[in-house]
Amino acid sequence: MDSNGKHQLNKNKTFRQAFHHAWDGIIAVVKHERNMRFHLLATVAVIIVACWFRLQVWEWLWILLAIFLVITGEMVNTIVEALVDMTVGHRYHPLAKLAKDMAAGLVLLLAGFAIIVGLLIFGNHLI
Ligand SMILES: Nc1ncnc2c1ncn2[C@@H]1O[C@H](COP(=O)(O)OP(=O)(O)OP(=O)(O)O)[C@@H](O)[C@H]1O
Repeated sequence: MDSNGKHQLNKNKTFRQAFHHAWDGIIAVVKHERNMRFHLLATVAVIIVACWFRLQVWEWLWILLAIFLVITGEMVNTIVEALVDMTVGHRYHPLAKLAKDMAAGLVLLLAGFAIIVGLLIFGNHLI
């Protein structure tokens, strides 16, 4: 706890406490990141289509891998943005630009991977 006794600054003492903070992190990224809400909406759409096509287990595995990569990539992007903003605030810094652009590039690459997986698997079912 901090000096006000309101905020925790020491290490988690129980698994429950650690889980609670991890869950807070997931809720925060969904609340604050518009892109994450878009990814979640796309995830629901993909899962509905995947159920419709009655995918096989190996196909589900590729789809789930793509979904989790994009979502975790967006989380990493959000973490980088928060750390950069905390460090430089609203000042321009070339390294801040580099870090944020690279983190955004990571999400773009992972989204590209997800699109390729989707085209291969759903395309195969369509033809
Ligand atoms: N402090 C800074 N110094 C230099 N360039 C910055 C700085 N903050 C932002 N930028 C530039 O502005 C761009 C957009 O910044 P922002 O923080 O909105 O990230 P974003 O990737 O657009 O966010 P989101 O993922 O929410 O769309 C960055 O990719 C970077 O090029």
